[in-house]
Amino acid sequence: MSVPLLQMNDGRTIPQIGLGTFGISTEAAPEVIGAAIEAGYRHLDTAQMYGNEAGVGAAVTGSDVPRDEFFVTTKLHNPHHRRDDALRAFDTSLKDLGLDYVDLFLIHWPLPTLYDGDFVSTWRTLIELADDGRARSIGVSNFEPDHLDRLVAETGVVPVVNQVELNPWFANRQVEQANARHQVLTEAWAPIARGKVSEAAEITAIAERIGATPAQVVLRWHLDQGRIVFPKSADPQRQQQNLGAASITLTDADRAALDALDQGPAGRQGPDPATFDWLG
Ligand SMILES: NC(=O)C1=CN([C@@H]2O[C@H](COP(=O)(O)OP(=O)(O)OC[C@H]3O[C@@H](n4cnc5c(N)ncnc54)[C@H](OP(=O)(O)O)[C@@H]3O)[C@@H](O)[C@H]2O)C=CC1
Ligand SMILES: O=C(O)C(=O)[C@@H](O)[C@H](O)C(=O)CO
Repeated sequence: MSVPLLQMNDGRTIPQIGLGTFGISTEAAPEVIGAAIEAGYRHLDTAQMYGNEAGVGAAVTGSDVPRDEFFVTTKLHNPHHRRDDALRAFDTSLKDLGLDYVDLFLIHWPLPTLYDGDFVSTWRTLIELADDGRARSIGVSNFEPDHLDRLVAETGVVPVVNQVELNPWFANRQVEQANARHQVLTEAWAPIARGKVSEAAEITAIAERIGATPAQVVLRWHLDQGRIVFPKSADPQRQQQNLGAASITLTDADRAALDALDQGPAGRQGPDPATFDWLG
């Protein structure tokens, strides 16, 4: 199965479909992620917060696929925004992953109500990690337009991606527009709304008409709009189906039907980045 590569604003490329790993334990990871690698996944999304970097890394280093064919993302956990903490946490990530670099390192949450709202200093630490090459690319997650504007204005270094909640019920349009304005790629987390896609009549009708699964329909809707997706599945059959979204086709009317499901902020399933202050 061939997965498209997208070009990031630092010149590197990223596979447009990956595997989300939130909720996959370190113990389960080698088998679950091993099946995904077998199916063709090369892009893996983890985080310090998920407590599974050792398992994700073991799946990578234990496979027959060369390291440079993988694209591994991890994210800075919320208690570690201060420079020394962030550097230490990054070292621990590499050690746990068993890798000497990650392809992408993200600030997981901006935490505008903590650390005096100073996520710009945290970004400067990520810039150091990019400069020393151990984070090949750097980006952010859950950044609102004003957060992104501040980073760019105060450092001149533009994140390659902004990973945000985005699915048909929460289209997050203002954030996606801000990303586009800064040439930041949008990564959609909870891209299939944590399985809710299978229950929506508007989506199942399209899926039945074209002989696809509801998740494939929604993933194709994302891909058509240039987003990066990493649906999480621990099930080998669903992993394969999700990857198969790359080879189905939607009509303009199908995409419009999905666009019409947007409920604005009421459709959000996760926390609001403007107030999220969980340190873990
Ligand atoms: N930056 C951030 O703040 C956040 C990042 N993330 C990242 O995004 C990834 C994806 O988001 P996530 O919250 O996991 O939600 P998803 O939208 O990926 O949904 C995952 C759920 O859908 C089920 N599922 C998977 N495939 C199918 C299918 N084809 N049909 C029906 N159900 C399916 C899974 O069950 P099963 O495993 O049984 O298949 C699981 O319960 C995370 O794993 C994580 O890597 C997530 C949240 C926040
Ligand atoms: O999964 C993630 O990456 C998250 O950041 C979320 O789990 C988030 O921390 C959350 O939903 C907390 O309730």
